[in-house]
Amino acid sequence: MKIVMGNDHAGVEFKNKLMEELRSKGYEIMNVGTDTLDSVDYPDIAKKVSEKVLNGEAKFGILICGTGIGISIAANKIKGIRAALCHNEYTAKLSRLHNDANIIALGARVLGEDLGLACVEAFVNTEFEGGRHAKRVGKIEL
Ligand SMILES: O=C(CO)[C@H](O)[C@H](O)[C@H](O)COP(=O)(O)O
Repeated sequence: MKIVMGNDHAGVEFKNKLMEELRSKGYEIMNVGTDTLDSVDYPDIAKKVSEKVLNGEAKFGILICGTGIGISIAANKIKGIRAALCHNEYTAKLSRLHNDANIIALGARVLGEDLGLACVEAFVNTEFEGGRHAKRVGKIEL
């Protein structure tokens, strides 16, 4: 499965750990985030990841900033993106089941790396349930 990851300066270490774990599990990871601690602006990263999800280069996106808040707000301004800010496996799973989220956003200053990985695995391994949720997701479209 192809996944695109992006992060600002607050998420470099968190991204690296997650990327290493995901690659070791066989996921194909594209990294479009920053790799240094020099300050960058999360909306630019949200845009890069969103473009790769929307053009089909990746099935899902992972966005990481300090809290996950700014980067998820930015991504959700882009048509076709449903970015879910998740803090545990339950919200990660439900964001796929009910909301058909195509990007998971995580806070590197909020979550431990193990919990971050558990969230990502719950996210990418859950299918959208459709049914009543499809009508609701349709009403979200920008
Ligand atoms: O946008 C955010 C908060 O909603 C992210 O957590 C950013 O990573 C954070 O604002 C960056 O803060 P910094 O003081 O510039 O490192």
